[in-house]
Amino acid sequence: MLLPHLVAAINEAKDIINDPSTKKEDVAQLRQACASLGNALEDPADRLLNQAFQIQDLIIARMGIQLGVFDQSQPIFGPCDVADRSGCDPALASRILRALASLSLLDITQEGKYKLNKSSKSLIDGGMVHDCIILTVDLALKMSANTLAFFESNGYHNPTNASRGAFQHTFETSLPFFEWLPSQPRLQNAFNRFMEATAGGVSPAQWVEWFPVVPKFQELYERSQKDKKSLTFVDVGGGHGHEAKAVMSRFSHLPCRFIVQDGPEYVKTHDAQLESGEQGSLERMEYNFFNKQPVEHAHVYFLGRVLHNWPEVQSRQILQNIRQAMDQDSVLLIYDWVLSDNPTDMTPEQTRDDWAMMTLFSAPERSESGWQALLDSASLELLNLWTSPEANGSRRSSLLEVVVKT
Ligand SMILES: C[S@@+](CC[C@H](N)C(=O)[O-])C[C@H]1O[C@@H](n2cnc3c(N)ncnc32)[C@H](O)[C@@H]1O
Repeated sequence: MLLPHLVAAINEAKDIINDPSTKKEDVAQLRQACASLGNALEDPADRLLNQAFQIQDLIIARMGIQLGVFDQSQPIFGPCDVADRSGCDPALASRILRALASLSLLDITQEGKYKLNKSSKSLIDGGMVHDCIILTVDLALKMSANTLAFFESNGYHNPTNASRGAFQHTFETSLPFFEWLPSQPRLQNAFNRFMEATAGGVSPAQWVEWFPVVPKFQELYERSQKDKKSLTFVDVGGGHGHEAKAVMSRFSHLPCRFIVQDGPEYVKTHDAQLESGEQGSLERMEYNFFNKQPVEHAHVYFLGRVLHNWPEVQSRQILQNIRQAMDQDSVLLIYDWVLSDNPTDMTPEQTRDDWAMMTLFSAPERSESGWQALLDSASLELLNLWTSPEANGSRRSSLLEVVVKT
């Protein structure tokens, strides 16, 4: 294809993606093609240079959030309105609004005032981008800036101690991240909502689309009937239970007991709340997964995006506690990332995930052989590895189907 035609086709693509009849999968494919074209057009060193200059964008957005710019009830507003509401100097408010508009996060009216646009709506309190900006600026950027100093202080050792990593060095604590988080309500809120919004990449329990949940659960259900036990699904470290709820709705034709286990702050927010589906019920249970698993012989134990938050020692302990509660018929489903063992397959997104796990948790993203070794050390066996047919960026989520090693 001649270059002018290619340029015309790319320009036309803008109209196609705004057309409501365009399929989500086609847009995802287009996004991937554009990303790879972008990579071919831009030298990686130039990209790094651009990123270095763009770091301010995040801080500007964070300032906008802090001053409540995106939560305006006034349709049209100016620096004095922001200053009145937030106590910010009007001259500073003026610079922030101008900066947000230059990033297209606000629109400017003909009178030189400001108004929210489609993008600014994602930055409203409770929006996914809003939470991501808070987590990035208040947590990740602080930690990233301190990572070098941490490695200088630890003699450049690969971090494997959940209580002594870049995170602890930055926030001057000896607590692992999840024990520290409840003391930071703003971050805890943003984290919970972000986890909920990003479960499965696009929607909670996206794995039920490509894991044969109905026949598998049917088989387990029939077994439970023979044993005269009710079918039980335990979501260990399940947060607000979005994964369990999504499975519950998919599985509403069979009676099943869904138990969501997590720390007290999760159980408290749902205290005395029993969510009932057509057939199933969802129970909240306060449980620390480093202790003995209280629900024994459940049919399904589920660990969604938990183990990549922990180094080997703690991951093994979590698995062993589940292993001890499992019987020969129990299945453990682990929903997590699985990297390739071949370094040439590693994508920038996977690298960023791995780096984030290292700095925040002193933990790794694991390759298939890494998972095999971890499961083996907890006397568990990988029965099947299911992988999402749809890529989320340049990575695919996986579901490890695990049984007790015989
Ligand atoms: C990354 S989030 C994943 C949440 C959910 N499974 C998902 O996929 O969205 C990790 C979860 O583990 C929980 N967690 C951390 N330490 C825990 C512990 N010691 N016992 C139980 N849950 C814990 C956290 O509170 C959080 O909800």
